[in-house]
Amino acid sequence: MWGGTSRKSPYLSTEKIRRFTYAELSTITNNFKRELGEGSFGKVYHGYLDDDTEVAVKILSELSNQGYEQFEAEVKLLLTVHHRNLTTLCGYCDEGKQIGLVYEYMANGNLKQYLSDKSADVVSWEGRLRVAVEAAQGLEYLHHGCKPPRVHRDIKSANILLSENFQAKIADFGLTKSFPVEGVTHMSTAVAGTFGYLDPDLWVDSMIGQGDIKNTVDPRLHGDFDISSAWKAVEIAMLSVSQTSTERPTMNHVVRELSQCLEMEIARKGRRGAEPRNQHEMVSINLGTALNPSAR
Ligand SMILES: Nc1ncnc2c1ncn2[C@@H]1O[C@H](COP(=O)(O)OP(=O)(O)OP(=O)(O)O)[C@@H](O)[C@H]1O
Repeated sequence: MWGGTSRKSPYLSTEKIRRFTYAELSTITNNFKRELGEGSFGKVYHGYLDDDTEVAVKILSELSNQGYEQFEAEVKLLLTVHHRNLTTLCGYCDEGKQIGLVYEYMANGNLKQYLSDKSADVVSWEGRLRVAVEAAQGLEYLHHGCKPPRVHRDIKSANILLSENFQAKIADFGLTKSFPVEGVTHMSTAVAGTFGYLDPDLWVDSMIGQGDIKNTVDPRLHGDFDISSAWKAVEIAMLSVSQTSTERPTMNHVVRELSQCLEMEIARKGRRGAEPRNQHEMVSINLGTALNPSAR
């Protein structure tokens, strides 16, 4: 139960976030009919609130080892930080052993699923850069726009959710920690994250060492991307995974660089002339906000 033994949740005072009974969660999800997926905390179900808002309902499994602590950390964080590129919490359930979280529904699931789904449309280079810029903006807000600053500690493609119009939002804040205002480079924190998760920089390093950008980028794009934009994106990605924290760029810098990659790709398409645009390319992004993290 949230925050210890008291029945009165500390989150009840928050007006924006609704408290649901387990029976209400059952109604919202039509008796837990449609499963969206399952994570280490338990299952996630599709549902509708009274006003027809589409939601995803995460139910904490009694078998979950991580349990209440991370659920609680997630609720605490989402009560205090708000940004268009962070997942939105609509409510929670705290009824004895029945613990649940209600989120805004993200129709295109997580980025990992989407990119590996052979039946999904191939996301263009521009679409991928938009997702990268938006995810980076979410992190930029956590690092530079919040007081105290926060580090997520479990960033991976499975924790980036995509809305119906492919807006990217960072999810899973159970491991998020505050760090001193001096900056992320001075922070020391216990190792966290997903066990067994390996960034793809192992093989990328050898490809770019050979000057081979075309074979580094997803072959499904058939070379349809601006080469300089791809080089720049790979360079910033490789810098971001430097072993030494002082060599890693700040998120302000990452957002700036990725926004430039996006501009380069848009300019290439402009030069190429008007061609049919797919839905991923139609998603609008406000580049003006990229340098100026702000709450939604
Ligand atoms: N708001 C949401 N809208 C739509 N689908 C969601 C939403 N939140 C989670 N999901 C889906 O539910 C599944 C489980 O999500 P969950 O966050 O519990 O676990 P995970 O992040 O995949 O794994 P872990 O918790 O182990 O890191 C994922 O496939 C995810 O795409």
